[in-house]
Amino acid sequence: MRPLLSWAGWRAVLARTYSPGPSAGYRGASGAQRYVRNPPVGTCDLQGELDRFGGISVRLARLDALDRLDAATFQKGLQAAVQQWRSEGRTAVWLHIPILQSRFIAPAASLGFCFHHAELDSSTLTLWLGEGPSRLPGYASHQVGVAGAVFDESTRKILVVQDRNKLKNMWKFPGGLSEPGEDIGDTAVREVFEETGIKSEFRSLLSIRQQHRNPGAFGKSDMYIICRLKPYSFTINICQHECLRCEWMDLNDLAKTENTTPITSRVARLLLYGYREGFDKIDLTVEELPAVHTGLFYKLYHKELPDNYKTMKGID
Ligand SMILES: NC(=O)C1=CN([C@@H]2O[C@H](COP(=O)(O)OP(=O)(O)OC[C@H]3O[C@@H](n4cnc5c(N)ncnc54)[C@H](O)[C@@H]3O)[C@@H](O)[C@H]2O)C=CC1
Ligand SMILES: [Mg+2]
Repeated sequence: MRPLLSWAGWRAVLARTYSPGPSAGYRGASGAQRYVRNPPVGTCDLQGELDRFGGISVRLARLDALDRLDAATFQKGLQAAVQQWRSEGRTAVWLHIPILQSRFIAPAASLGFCFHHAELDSSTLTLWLGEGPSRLPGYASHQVGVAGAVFDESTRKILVVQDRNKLKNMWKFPGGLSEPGEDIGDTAVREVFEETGIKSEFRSLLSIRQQHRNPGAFGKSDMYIICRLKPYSFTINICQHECLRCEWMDLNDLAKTENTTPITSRVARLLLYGYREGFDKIDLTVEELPAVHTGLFYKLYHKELPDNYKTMKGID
């Protein structure tokens, strides 16, 4: 086993590893992402990146010899670094800690750092250095669940399931949690297929429910979105893990039954209205637009907008 480095040794390692070349270091306000200049050895050696809000981001995974640094030595170095950043007028510190280096969490917390969020293999702590209360944005506030109301217009049948593992069995639409980076419509199509074996395609977004302090969302808020889907296969192949029953039900029956959840009942009635009066009355359709950030796109959902209004051609 390699010996732990002393504070002096650790300082030397960092100085060797991160000493900026002639062009490195703080580059002034025009630089997109800037490294903060290493201060003279002996004052502070934790190097971070400056963000556009004046905060410093320190990624411990980028530091060599981290496995040989003990918690007390780290605390001393971090305390000196924070003092330095405060004197330079930095607004905040973001400290990214790999899960295997979690022994550095307690020393950071003792200096006032708090958890911002954790992912699978790392946690991020923050310390506000600016004036007044922290203006740092919080982490994700909602989980997103998506259900598919798979409606066959030719037979007026709608696909419904009853969950296994529920105290009370009620009819509902198949659905589940959205995965990171997944489009809403893709979640609905995927979940419907996984739970019922039915293949379908996205048509529109029908409703959004927001519920706070949801027990199934680890105390966070829950956003539950219901999409209208069009089926293109009809043979049910139920997921035994999650579903107890699944069937094609007449839409009128679902709209009238008491054996369903309030949200399912309301959306069944909405669908019935759309089926009779035209889906344009209830649909929020989707369009992909370019984001301001180069190369990125997003999905925008809204009621149908005539082309001349989209282009404003011939509109006063
Ligand atoms: N009003 C309604 O009709 C209902 C709406 N929802 C909404 O649907 C979304 C979630 O859909 P789900 O079908 O629940 O998600 P999902 O389809 O992604 O399935 C979740 C899976 O995780 C499993 N699971 C959940 N908690 C677990 C735990 N603690 N330990 C082990 N396994 C666990 C479940 O058994 C299930 O297999 C949420 O947005 C929720 O609010 C859910 C039920 C009814
Ligand atoms: Mg589900």
